[in-house]
Amino acid sequence: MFLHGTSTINAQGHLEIGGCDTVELKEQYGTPLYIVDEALVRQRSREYVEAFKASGLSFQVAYASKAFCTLAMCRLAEEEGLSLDVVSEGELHTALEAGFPVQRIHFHGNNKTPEEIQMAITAGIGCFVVDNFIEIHLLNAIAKDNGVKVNVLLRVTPGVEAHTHEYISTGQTDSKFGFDIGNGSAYEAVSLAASQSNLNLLGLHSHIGSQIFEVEGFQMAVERVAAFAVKVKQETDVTFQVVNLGGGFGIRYMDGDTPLKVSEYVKAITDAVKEHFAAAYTTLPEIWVEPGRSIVGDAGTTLYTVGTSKDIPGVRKYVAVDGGMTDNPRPALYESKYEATLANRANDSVEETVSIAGKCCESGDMLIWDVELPKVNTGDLLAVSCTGAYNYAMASNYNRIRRPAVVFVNEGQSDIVVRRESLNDIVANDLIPARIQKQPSLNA
Ligand SMILES: Cc1ncc(COP(=O)(O)O)c(C=O)c1O
Ligand SMILES: N[C@@H](CCCC[NH3+])C(=O)O
Repeated sequence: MFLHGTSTINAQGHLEIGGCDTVELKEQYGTPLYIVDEALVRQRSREYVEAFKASGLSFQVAYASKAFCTLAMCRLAEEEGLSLDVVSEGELHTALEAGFPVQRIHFHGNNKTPEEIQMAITAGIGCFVVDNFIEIHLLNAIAKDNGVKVNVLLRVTPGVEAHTHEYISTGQTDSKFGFDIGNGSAYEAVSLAASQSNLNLLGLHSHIGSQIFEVEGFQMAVERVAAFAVKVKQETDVTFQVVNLGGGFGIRYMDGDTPLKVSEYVKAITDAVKEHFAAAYTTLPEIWVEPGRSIVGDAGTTLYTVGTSKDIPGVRKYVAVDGGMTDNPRPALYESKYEATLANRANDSVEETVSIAGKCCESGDMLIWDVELPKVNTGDLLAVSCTGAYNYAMASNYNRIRRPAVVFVNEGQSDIVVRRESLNDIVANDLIPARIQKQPSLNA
């Protein structure tokens, strides 16, 4: 198993993360357990900030909180000097509760409700990333009612197809997001937004997809956004102070994944900005990015306890753990692949190939097909790596399974940042209408 960040194997042959023995973490917190390597999250955040500083351009690195949004994570992002991208009242509320500086929060989404817009305006949000024509009118009207002018970026689709799973690819023309540059709707959106009394059109936004390993897609997006910005400037005199190039920077989940260094993605983007804006923009726009997965993805590990197994001779052996698609729906949704190791016997040699099943009543509830492990026994601890992004964030209560706890580990210390849901939490919002209150059974 590839050891990410501070992960090591200690003298007892146990997987250790952030100086904490995972066997002890299981004893203390139970399983399933999301473990976050705090030092690695900080390291990734700093890689972005340092790379942008080296470019000499003005910048904001907005952590895409959709990847993993909790109070502690928002605080950590603030400490590292990041901005924050939120896409719902829930993410905004989390950020505000964490005391995140509201001027550095950017509000995304293709269907922001009037209530969400009002909430963000009341809070004094830094910027809205506007997605469609209805939103331009709605936002302007609500801003006017509030007697304020709000900063906006317009989300444009540059017509770049990122080489990634189609469900997480967003920069192409046929997308639910944004104004298309190619068919003229982005141009129309700029004219409309620039003429609104209560919108301050700061710039453009483009996000081409997620888990991208090459720089070409980003370079092409910059080129197209720049060509569009230059045309707009020449024809309408509207200039853009900010260009946001979204997130999507890939990480290593498996052998064979070939992400670039953060600095390489950032250099490619900032060089492309310098190249393509220079002719028409004497002052280059400020560059914003929105990494999510690449800040938290490889810092996360999920720890499970092995329960039952089923060996089908000549077919395969299923090994079931005490979690599954409820804490990690990505294999079921995107056929995502993960690596795993036995955390309590991390030095033992490989003896069998097994498939890791979850405990949901669903055949598709598989975490890993065909992983090589030492002989797996009931009670072993299985650690699945790279689960920091879009795992806790996308977890569900299917089968009324409780969401696991999240623990931050760093330099031998572990701290719960999200407690495990209780059985009471499971029924906390349930109500029984009076007409079906307990009565003698109809069949009695
Ligand atoms: C608009 C926007 N920004 C940022 C992100 C974060 O992407 P990633 O986690 O791949 O960096 C996404 C998700 O793909 C997104 O839709
Ligand atoms: N949730 C997706 C990424 C989509 C990000 C949002 N645009 C994943 O797990 O890979």
